[in-house]
Amino acid sequence: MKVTVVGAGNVGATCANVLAHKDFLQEVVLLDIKEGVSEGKALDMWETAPINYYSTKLKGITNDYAATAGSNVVVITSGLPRKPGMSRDDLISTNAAIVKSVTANVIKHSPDAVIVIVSNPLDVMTYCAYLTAEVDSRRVFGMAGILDTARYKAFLADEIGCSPKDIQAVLMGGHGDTMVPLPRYTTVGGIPVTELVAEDKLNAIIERTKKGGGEIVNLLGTSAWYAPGAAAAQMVEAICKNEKRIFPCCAWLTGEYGLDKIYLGVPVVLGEKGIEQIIELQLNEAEKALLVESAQHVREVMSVLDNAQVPA
Ligand SMILES: NC(=O)C1=CN([C@@H]2O[C@H](COP(=O)(O)OP(=O)(O)OC[C@H]3O[C@@H](n4cnc5c(N)ncnc54)[C@H](O)[C@@H]3O)[C@@H](O)[C@H]2O)C=CC1
Ligand SMILES: O=C([O-])CC(=O)C(=O)O
Repeated sequence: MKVTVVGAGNVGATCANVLAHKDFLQEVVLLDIKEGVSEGKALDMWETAPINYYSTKLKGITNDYAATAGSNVVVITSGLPRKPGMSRDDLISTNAAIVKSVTANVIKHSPDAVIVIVSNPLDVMTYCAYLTAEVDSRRVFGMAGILDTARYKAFLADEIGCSPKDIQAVLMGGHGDTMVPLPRYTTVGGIPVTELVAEDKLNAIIERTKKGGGEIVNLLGTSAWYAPGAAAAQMVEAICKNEKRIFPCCAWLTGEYGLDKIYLGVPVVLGEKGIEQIIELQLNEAEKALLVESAQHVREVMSVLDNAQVPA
């Protein structure tokens, strides 16, 4: 199995590094537009193989898509990250042009690849890649929900004083401040979270989760990479190993949850074909209203893309 990661910046390099350490792939190709960056990072990672005992070969490439040919999965992380004071949506015009040209190159050389988008604004960049790739939507989807639920679980683990391993949770909606963490679908070692965390504390954790990306941006001056890179790698693993894992992913909806023709975070079954099933939860009225509000926000950003003349 061969995986390409486009963008050898913070998230892309972390994703490639995590994938290599998992040691289930033959090759990871890391591609960037900046001369030497992917070559240098791939070489540095490869030099950890004898220390950390893995065999996955790493190859760094500057903008030569022929080297990505025949990839089973391609992760697209190329694009600008935000700085303090910016929203993810502010990145749209620059990143849409990048995602569009990268997707066209990727699909030309790996027409059967499953494509995982990471670039922001996530839901709309995934839509942009889907429009460009012109393949089945089950093969083009985005990473956000695993990251957002990981933040939610990490904050809950701190509050409860338990292992994050024991927390299960569902979070839906767009990858932004309107995301919808779902306490009704959150359990800790099988116990409903509401039996362990007081309502005010739970609400504070939900609010912190929604702004979790911004919290890191304010600390670092750029956005997160360890958790995003690990989250994208977890998706790649589920696809390559045909694991049928259930994850929240940014998927193309065609009527599910009453929403049509929109990319939005929903629980899915992930396997070798990409999104093999979209799971429809029986949301209550309050949860549905939050999801619709989130979808409305994503549609507003989608319309910016639809109305823009994004250069190839
Ligand atoms: N979906 C999510 O949950 C998350 C999304 N992100 C997004 O991921 C993207 C990458 O973030 P970072 O890695 O921190 O940024 P970064 O600046 O460290 O890396 C981006 C890389 O993309 C490369 N690049 C730019 N144009 C390219 C092109 N046409 N072809 C190939 N490579 C190109 C740059 O040279 C750079 O190395 C940003 O848009 C960020 O907002 C970041 C974290 C989480
Ligand atoms: O906050 C950002 O800009 C990057 C991102 O999507 C995240 O870390 O959730």
